[in-house]
Amino acid sequence: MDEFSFIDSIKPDSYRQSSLIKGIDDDAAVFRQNTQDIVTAVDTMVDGIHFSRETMEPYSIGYRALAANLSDLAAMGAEPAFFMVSIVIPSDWAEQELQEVYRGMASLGDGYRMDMIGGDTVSGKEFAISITVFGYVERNKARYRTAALPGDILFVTGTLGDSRAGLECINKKIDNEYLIQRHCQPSPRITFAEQLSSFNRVALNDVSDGIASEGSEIAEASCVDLHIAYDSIPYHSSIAELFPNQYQEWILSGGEDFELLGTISEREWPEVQQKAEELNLSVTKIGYVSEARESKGLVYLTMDGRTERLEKSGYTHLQEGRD
Ligand SMILES: Nc1ncnc2c1ncn2[C@@H]1O[C@H](COP(=O)(O)OP(=O)(O)O)[C@@H](O)[C@H]1O
Ligand SMILES: Cc1ncc(C[n+]2csc(CCOP(=O)(O)OP(=O)(O)O)c2C)c(N)n1
Ligand SMILES: [Mg+2]
Ligand SMILES: [Mg+2]
Ligand SMILES: [Mg+2]
Repeated sequence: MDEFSFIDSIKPDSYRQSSLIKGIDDDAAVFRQNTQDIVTAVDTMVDGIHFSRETMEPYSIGYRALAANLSDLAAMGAEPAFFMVSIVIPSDWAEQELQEVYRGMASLGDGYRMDMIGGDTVSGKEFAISITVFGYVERNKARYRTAALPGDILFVTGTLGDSRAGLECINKKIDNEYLIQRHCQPSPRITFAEQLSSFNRVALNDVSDGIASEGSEIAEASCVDLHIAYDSIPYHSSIAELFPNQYQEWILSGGEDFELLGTISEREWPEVQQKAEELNLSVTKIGYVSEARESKGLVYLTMDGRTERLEKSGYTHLQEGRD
């Protein structure tokens, strides 16, 4: 059993609430409230899995935990509003450190005028933080993984592989402020996703496991094939300089960049580029969408003139050989 088959096994066959629009199966769930839709998601970070207390400041642990959740709201095109925080606290954590975790969350949440409206506190063996976020999206404007159509452009924001490289810098004590910052305090692409609200149809997914994985999620959910040109994938020059033997894999499956992977019609693509430019954010066409050749949507990668299937390869919890 891995994480994905576990989620499949506990997925309800049907939902009872008529206000529910999207349950399990996307970056966040959506339900309808009068004219607006409400979007909610939860993500958890555990010491030793998502960060190490030895190498990450409590401030960044809080900042990053909220950023990962806001990234799911961004992937739905939602405007952040509220969050709730559940923490498991081991006995060797000082109150001052916990205050720092909350200061990190506030520093990101304040920028979006978010309110913290509750949570839960328990003691336990490993530090863990679980955040539930709530946001609003205009009716029928939530951005689902199911929305990709043949002929679309496949794009990604920012650069990929930075977070994994940043983690390596931390572990190997390599002093690269940019990469370490990208790992410790990632920027969820909320404003960019909101700027796309004028478009009727956009598919979005945020990059937590790596585009090999999130690409497959879009391909499967939309029943389309995605074609990625390796050479067009954007990355920061320092990752190639520092990690020449690893960066190529990290671009595809390093994960935790919290960038957005999306598709949009070719006609609207120039407008997407313009909106990104206005925000000083880079957005790059990395491929295109076609009809699925097989019964299930797949991702293909072209590299050095050869095209091969790109398998899901990011971080999967509950895998054999991994705790
Ligand atoms: N333990 C669980 N119980 C119920 N639903 C879950 C559980 N774990 C994940 N899900 C749901 O499965 C879907 C995929 O989750 P996940 O891969 O964590 O998404 P993301 O990468 O966007 O955070 C989401 O709809 C999520 O809410
Ligand atoms: C100490 C440490 N080891 C390994 C990693 C790498 N890592 C841990 S979880 C993860 C994937 C993202 O986390 P997940 O819980 O799958 O987030 P979700 O897909 O639910 O958004 C990655 C790349 C890390 N960030 N820190
Ligand atoms: Mg997500
Ligand atoms: Mg998740
Ligand atoms: Mg994951």
